Amino acid sequence: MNDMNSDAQAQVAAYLQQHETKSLLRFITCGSVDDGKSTLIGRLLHDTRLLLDDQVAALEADSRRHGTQGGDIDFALLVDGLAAEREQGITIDVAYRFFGTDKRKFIVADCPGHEQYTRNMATGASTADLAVVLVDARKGLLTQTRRHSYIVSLLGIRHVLVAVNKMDLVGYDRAVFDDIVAGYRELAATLGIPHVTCIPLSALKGDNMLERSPATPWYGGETLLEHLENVQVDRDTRDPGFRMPVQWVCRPDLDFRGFSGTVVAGAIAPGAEIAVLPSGQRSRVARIVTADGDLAHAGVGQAITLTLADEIDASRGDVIAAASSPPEVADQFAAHLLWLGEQQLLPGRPYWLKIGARTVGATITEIKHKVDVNTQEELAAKSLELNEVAQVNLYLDQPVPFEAYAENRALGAFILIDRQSNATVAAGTLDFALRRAGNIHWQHVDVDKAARARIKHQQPRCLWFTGLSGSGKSTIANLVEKKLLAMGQHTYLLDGDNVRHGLNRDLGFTDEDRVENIRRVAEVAKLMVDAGLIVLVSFISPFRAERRMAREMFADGEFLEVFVDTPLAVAEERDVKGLYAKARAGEISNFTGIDSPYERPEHAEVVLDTTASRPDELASTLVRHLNSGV
Ligand SMILES: Nc1ncnc2c1ncn2[C@@H]1O[C@H](COP(=O)(O)OS(=O)(=O)O)[C@@H](OP(=O)(O)O)[C@H]1O
Ligand SMILES: Nc1ncnc2c1ncn2[C@@H]1O[C@H](COP(=O)(O)OP(=O)(O)O)[C@@H](O)[C@H]1O
Repeated sequence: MNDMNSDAQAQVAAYLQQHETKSLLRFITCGSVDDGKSTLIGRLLHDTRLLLDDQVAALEADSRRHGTQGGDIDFALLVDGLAAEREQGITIDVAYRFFGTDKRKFIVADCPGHEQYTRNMATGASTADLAVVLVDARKGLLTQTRRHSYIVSLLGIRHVLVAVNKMDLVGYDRAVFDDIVAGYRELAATLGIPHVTCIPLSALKGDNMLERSPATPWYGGETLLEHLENVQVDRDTRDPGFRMPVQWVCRPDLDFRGFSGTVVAGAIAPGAEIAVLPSGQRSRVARIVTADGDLAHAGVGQAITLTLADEIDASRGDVIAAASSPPEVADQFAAHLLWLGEQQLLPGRPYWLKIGARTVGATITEIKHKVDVNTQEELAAKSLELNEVAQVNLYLDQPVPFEAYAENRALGAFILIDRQSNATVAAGTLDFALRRAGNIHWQHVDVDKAARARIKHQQPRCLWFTGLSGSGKSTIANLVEKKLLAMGQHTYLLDGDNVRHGLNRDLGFTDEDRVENIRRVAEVAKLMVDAGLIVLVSFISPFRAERRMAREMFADGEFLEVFVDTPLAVAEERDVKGLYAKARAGEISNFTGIDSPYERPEHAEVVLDTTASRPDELASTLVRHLNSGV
């Protein structure tokens, strides 16, 4: 969620510098496609007269060409920048805009209202102090209003301004406004949003935007701009102490080693005692270096380079923190997730997790429940679909310094990234560490894999057979094991059908169960390889992600993916167990190749074409491959 691109970051920095002395309000706008959000921002920008003259001229020309407001200026065009978006009539990305008045400066993240663009909203919301939630007076509170408000509360925004827009279209009817206010206050109470202000307005006509409107004499509150200028946001009340995630280690020559990053909490001065996490090494700050010379102190939002009194190892992603109050370090968490992937979330599947400047491997170990964003009801779930929100348990492959999101957004927000496509598939917030991690330690054992392998006179391996049902995995694996046994080798064959009778008898054939099936058998295979055996695993293992997970559990060269390549038509023709016929007849569902996918391997070490050679020949090919020491 801290994913502002560097262009945007540079713009923000330049803007902040310009208006350094004024207080800053960061806010987001959320609303449905037609609520008039773009018009509202456009008018704010225009009426605060900070638009450049040539921008106004261009806008007037554009309004005549594309506008929907007759000859008048179409303020939405100011915001809906791109032609493609105009054609769709929706804004599709977060746009950061800057404006100011005599009293305050503002950064507004304009978040699109379309269903599938919740991700952008989460991006904008993660740095905002206040959310402007637009409600169309004619429509009242919509599913979208509830969803956005839920995300607003999830991301820790404590101030909501409910802009009840298009009051002109309901005759400035006070009863309509009061109804919406009552409904929203109820919603805010269930979500725990403490500060709610509701304003009746017409962004198009300008009512209650900058000046009190004569059309709403019954409304005695602030105008939109007054509220934005005056609201006191209660951010930064808790100071957890100094924190700076290391963005990069600056080492121009042997004499200088600096750690660069942006201060996300607290303040720092030369001489201050710091700890580097996760290692926990301590030192003192020697200098605070910037492009404009050394500083005597630095605070939140400043980009600095620290040099330390001692030679200490810190790398990108580490956190430098006040030694007296360092953040916790953990590898298991309770967290909230907003799922943004087109493909569903599957517990047990490995993802990348990016927190601050650090990227580590992560799996969701359990979905505690998902949340119906309309009712806040907690529902049981085995997987998550696009835009669903859930409370989950999370396991990382290495400990990271963190803080609960509620305490410190910078060290408590993360994103999940798909390992194959590198797409962002979730935005999340850390709630707390699960203590288990600290209490379970690796037990040291003296007899190791090498020793066990030595007395068996063999190199332990995992031969991972993958392919459709009926492709020939079991037949070939069985022959290979016999050949190895005859050569005096110590083996074990783990076959899907057999393991599913015991260890995995609780699992079926849904995607999530198959992920868990493969995770468990990969763990068992790993133990057996550790015991010094040559393990043959014969499972359909239809997904690339889990085969890759299995591969990554083994040392280099230990894992061999063996693709038993048989076209679906051939496997179906064989139909050894009569299962294809049943699947075609609709008696079995989720059958691989029929109504459940099989993702062909792309980098298998060995490919066995069962339409070209007999089982025995294929088994010999594989044994030869093994013995060739590849
Ligand atoms: N719906 C469905 N889809 C696929 N396979 C099914 C299904 N239902 C039962 N079977 C039988 O289960 C065997 C596959 O189990 P696996 O553990 O290898 O499957 S998976 O790796 O979890 O996908 C598979 O065995 P093989 O034919 O040896 O592959 C089938 O006999
Ligand atoms: N070249 C071949 N390699 C492997 N199996 C073959 C081949 N040609 C025919 N078959 C037949 O295909 C069937 C494969 O079944 P099986 O080994 O149980 O597959 P899987 O374990 O992949 O489900 C067996 O009946 C086997 O005799």
